[in-house]
Amino acid sequence: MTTSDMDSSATPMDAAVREDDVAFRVIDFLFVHRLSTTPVHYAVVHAYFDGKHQEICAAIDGLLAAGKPLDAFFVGELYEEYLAAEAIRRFRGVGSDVERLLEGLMDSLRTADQGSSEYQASLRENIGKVGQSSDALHLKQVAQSLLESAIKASETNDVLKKSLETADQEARQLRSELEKHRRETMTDPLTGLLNRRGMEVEMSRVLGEDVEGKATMMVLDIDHFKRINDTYGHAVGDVVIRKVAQTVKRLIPAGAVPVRYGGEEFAVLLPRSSADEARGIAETIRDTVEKLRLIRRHDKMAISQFTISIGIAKRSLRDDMETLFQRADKALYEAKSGGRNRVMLAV
Ligand SMILES: Nc1nc2c(ncn2[C@@H]2O[C@H](COP(=O)(O)OP(=O)(O)OP(=O)(O)O)[C@@H](O)[C@H]2O)c(=O)[nH]1
Repeated sequence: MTTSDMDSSATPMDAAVREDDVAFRVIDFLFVHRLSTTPVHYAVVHAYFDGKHQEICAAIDGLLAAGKPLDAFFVGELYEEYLAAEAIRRFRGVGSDVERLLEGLMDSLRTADQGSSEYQASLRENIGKVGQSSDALHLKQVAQSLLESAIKASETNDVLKKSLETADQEARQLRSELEKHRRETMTDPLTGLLNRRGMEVEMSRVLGEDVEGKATMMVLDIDHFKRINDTYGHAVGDVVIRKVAQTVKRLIPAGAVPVRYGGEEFAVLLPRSSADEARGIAETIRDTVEKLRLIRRHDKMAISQFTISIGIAKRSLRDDMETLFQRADKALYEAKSGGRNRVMLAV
């Protein structure tokens, strides 16, 4: 893959033709590598062909040169690592919006403070004059001056009140935007579960609160998933991943943390489940997945039954997220080597 540089004398028409050409190559590439045409896959492969992201080109070239398959998860990781930077730039934009908001607010406060000092000075001066005078005309002028100062102070207050209301509205909007970005960077777009980054954040948080060591980790993997992809195509593979994710989400207790941390690999942290309860939940998930029946929409072809294997580890207080995960993953490996479609508990 070489970077095709833009010709500075190219016309808009040339650019459009070139863009079409890249689009065709992207679609072709996705097809050859059996990747579904999701926005994330498209964005990464587009970046590969337009050559503007050297790191993406190098990573994909390196993988292909090593003869390894380019799978959806690898592409997703590239997206996270290089293109999600766009989201970070948006974050920075939100940061400067906050600065602008605060600056505006400080200006309004300074103006209000100045107005209030002027009002106090005028009050003091005029009250002094009232004490010194018994002339009705003079007293009327003093009253007039006091009234004007009061009106001015009240107008300044109105401006400040409006600024505060606007700032409050903008702050709410910024907060919800920040929350949206935060959720996006921690969510797997295919299943809506947490991604690997979300796993780090959420599982560490839950384990931090688990001072008595009551948590249990479950690691799940779809059996012979490559066969599903090879037989029915990646789009069906994606549907299978989504169905498993939905089943897991539906059958775990409230407070559990489900994650898609790899292509067809999931983990669930159960904060308060004993090993026996976790085994019961795992068996229900395994059994439900085994009974799922999917029909391919366009040709009504029945997708053959698929299964999952599950490894479980009960947390000991020595375990951090990594060691707990490793023990559950080892139990998963035993479930796989023991014949798949089963649940194994780590000793
Ligand atoms: N459709 C689809 N496939 C994916 C995705 N991510 C990874 N894969 C594929 O998942 C497959 C994983 O296969 P393997 O790791 O060999 O495991 P397996 O076939 O499930 O076999 P066992 O785990 O040993 O039962 C590979 O073919 C990947 O290309 C994805 O997001 N969508």
